[in-house]
Amino acid sequence: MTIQFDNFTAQRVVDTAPSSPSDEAIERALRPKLLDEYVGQEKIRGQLEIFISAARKRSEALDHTLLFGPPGLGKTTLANIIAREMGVNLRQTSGPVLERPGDLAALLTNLEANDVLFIDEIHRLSPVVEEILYPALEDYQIDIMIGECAAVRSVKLDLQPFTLVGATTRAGMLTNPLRDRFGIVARLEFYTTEELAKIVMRSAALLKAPIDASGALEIARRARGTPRIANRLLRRVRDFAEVKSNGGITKDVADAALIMLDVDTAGFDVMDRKLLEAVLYKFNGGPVGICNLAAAIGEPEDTIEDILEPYLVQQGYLQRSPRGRVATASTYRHFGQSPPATLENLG
Ligand SMILES: Nc1ncnc2c1ncn2[C@@H]1O[C@H](COP(=O)(O)OP(=O)(O)OP(=O)(O)O)[C@@H](O)[C@H]1O
Ligand SMILES: [Mg+2]
Repeated sequence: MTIQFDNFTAQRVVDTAPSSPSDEAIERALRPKLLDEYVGQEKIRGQLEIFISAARKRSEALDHTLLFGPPGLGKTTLANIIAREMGVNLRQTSGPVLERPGDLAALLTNLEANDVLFIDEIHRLSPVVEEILYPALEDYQIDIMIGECAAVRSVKLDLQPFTLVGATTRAGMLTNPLRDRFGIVARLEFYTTEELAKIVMRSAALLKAPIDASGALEIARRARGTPRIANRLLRRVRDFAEVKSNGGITKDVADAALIMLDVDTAGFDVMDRKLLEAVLYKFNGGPVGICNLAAAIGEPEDTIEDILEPYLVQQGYLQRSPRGRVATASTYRHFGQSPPATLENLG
């Protein structure tokens, strides 16, 4: 996502999406490759460890796995880890790329036994492509049409057993028949500050950036619970440290860099503050419907729902109610206001 300023375009430093090709290259380099290196998400990791070792013992494909959660929490990373731990190939594609049933059929028929097919943004599969997927997932078979006009007939093709790993930021947008076909459904959670600090320390070592524990903690605290942001902040702070101090990242250096980057003490940037301030000041604390909120801050509704809101809601700075978005007591306090008496009692 880019933010439009008056006369230049800047990347949002706490953006959850990877931005430039160089960003992506660094992401790949920092990506953990084995389950043991994957920090946090204890529950998912524990489950996968068992399921993967059981599947390997039986020389079977792992059950189809759905990974869902906000951007940057490690879905693609986990898909890669699954393939590696299973000792199989990973074929990667995404919902919007698979336009025609033939695109998916070609991928499926080329899979080797127990391979992983990773479909990112699986909620954006077109219905005709999804139809092909059902029998493939259930019976490792696909029905394809061959011939023309009156001579057209359907032929069943057998596939090798495989694992579909689907990733989505929106589990709610999956159709029921598709969701029901996943044996393992894993919801990724935002990371704790301690987990993010571990990730920052690991990434700093890979980048050969000198850092101390307090510096890592300061970056972690302001990374919106998201490894991708933690890694990006680390790189920006490292630049700052190299230019403004002796290169070492301490708490003070991290703090000064993050202030310069306009990331506040809660990890909120201009966009987060714009949203919260709109709820507070333009809509009097809410409730305000998503549609009005989107118009007020000039961002699409899905950006608000997928990228901005989840962390704010999880941190208790925004509530979703049937009548719309509502500010909480924490929101008022964050902006130096005293909360209205009705909210005060709720904390
Ligand atoms: N558990 C983790 N431990 C260490 N690093 C992680 C972890 N999860 C993610 N990362 C880091 O965060 C970066 C982003 O992760 P990833 O690309 O897997 O996110 P994603 O959930 O696929 O995001 P998107 O929804 O945008 O596709 C990776 O490059 C990786 O370095
Ligand atoms: Mg991804």
